Amino acid sequence: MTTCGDGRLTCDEETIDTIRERVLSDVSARAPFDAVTGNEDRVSDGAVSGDARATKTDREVAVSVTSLSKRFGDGADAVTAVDDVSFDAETGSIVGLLGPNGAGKTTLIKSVLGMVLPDEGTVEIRGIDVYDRPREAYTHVDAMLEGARNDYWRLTVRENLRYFATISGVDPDSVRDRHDRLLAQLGLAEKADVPVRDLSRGMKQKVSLASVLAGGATVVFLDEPTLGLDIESSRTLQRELRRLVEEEDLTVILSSHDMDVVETVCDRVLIMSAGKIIADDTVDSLLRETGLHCVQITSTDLDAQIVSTLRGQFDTFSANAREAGYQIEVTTDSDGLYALLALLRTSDVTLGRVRTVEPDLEDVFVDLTAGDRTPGER
Ligand SMILES: Nc1ncnc2c1ncn2[C@@H]1O[C@H](COP(=O)(O)OP(=O)(O)OP(=O)(O)O)[C@@H](O)[C@H]1O
Repeated sequence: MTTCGDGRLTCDEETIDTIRERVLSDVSARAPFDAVTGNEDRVSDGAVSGDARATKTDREVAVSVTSLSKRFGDGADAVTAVDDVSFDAETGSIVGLLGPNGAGKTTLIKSVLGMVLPDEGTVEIRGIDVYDRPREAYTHVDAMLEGARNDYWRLTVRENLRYFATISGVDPDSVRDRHDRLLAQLGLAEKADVPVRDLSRGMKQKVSLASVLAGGATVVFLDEPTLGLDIESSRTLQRELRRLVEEEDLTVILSSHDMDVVETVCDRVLIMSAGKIIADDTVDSLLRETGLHCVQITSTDLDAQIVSTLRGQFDTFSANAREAGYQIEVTTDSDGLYALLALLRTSDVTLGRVRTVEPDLEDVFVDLTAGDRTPGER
């Protein structure tokens, strides 16, 4: 068995049967895991008790990151991937992490998970410093990185859940109820005894999510959880993730390039740019306070040259050719709106149909991160 890039255990085909035997039949093999974690929060019926479950009214902080910085390399080649980042994630919430390529999201998540050692800063999970007391802090944590998890395709869905419960230090028999509940919540109950290799992509993704939750983690990091899913499967997973957070009082940090996913499921959004957090607010507030206007203008006077000029001036711009002219959509602030109208007027464009459209998270994101360069390019 070896450790793969995301820190998870993986194994070759020959060891599958050994795992199956060990996980499914040898009860004594499970005892050392409990002894290792010494996890007193877990109770025998599979629920998590005591301080591991906070009621919604408590709203305790599940993850607290303070002044975290991580620099790669030295001298002129140095890259500050995470630059003095602080944020809190409350219990029972989904916090979205957005940012352009190279913004520092992965480095931030890996630093919080202890997979990358930061240069400065502290991380606490449920009040426990992860660098001082890692084993205790990470008892509550699990992660799905890069849109997938190393589920074992020759094992059935339920066998995978039992396996991942075991390696996270939980007696799989003690969490059987939780596994039943997860399978039902994710629409996998009928597939419980089917080998994962025989499932569709969407189902496999759900098994990945169920595996992350199989051991009773209450703080979960999901990186691109809907990667590669069709729209329907993605929506189902989003709906079920939301339901799980509410029913199980989970805390989820979700990183994704899919704005619709973040807008739909997240209570709060952190936007990173060049290693820093440049926005930390609810989706509603970000949309309300953006100061952006999104206008759709259709005119037979719009031609390719004007469209090209506009495209060069506005970061959030789209154009669709019509039988005659174009329909353009521009998202901009008040000054940009005046500039747009002035340009159309000087170009002798008669406004045909004008509609205002609510800006969405993608518009806000592009507006806030416009001109962002990776830290290495600064
Ligand atoms: N191990 C490393 N060594 C050197 N530089 C690194 C390393 N890991 C990340 N970086 C650099 O740190 C910066 C942030 O990278 P990171 O992968 O954290 O960004 P990201 O927001 O996750 O990007 P993406 O959306 O493309 O996955 C980038 O400039 C990247 O090249």
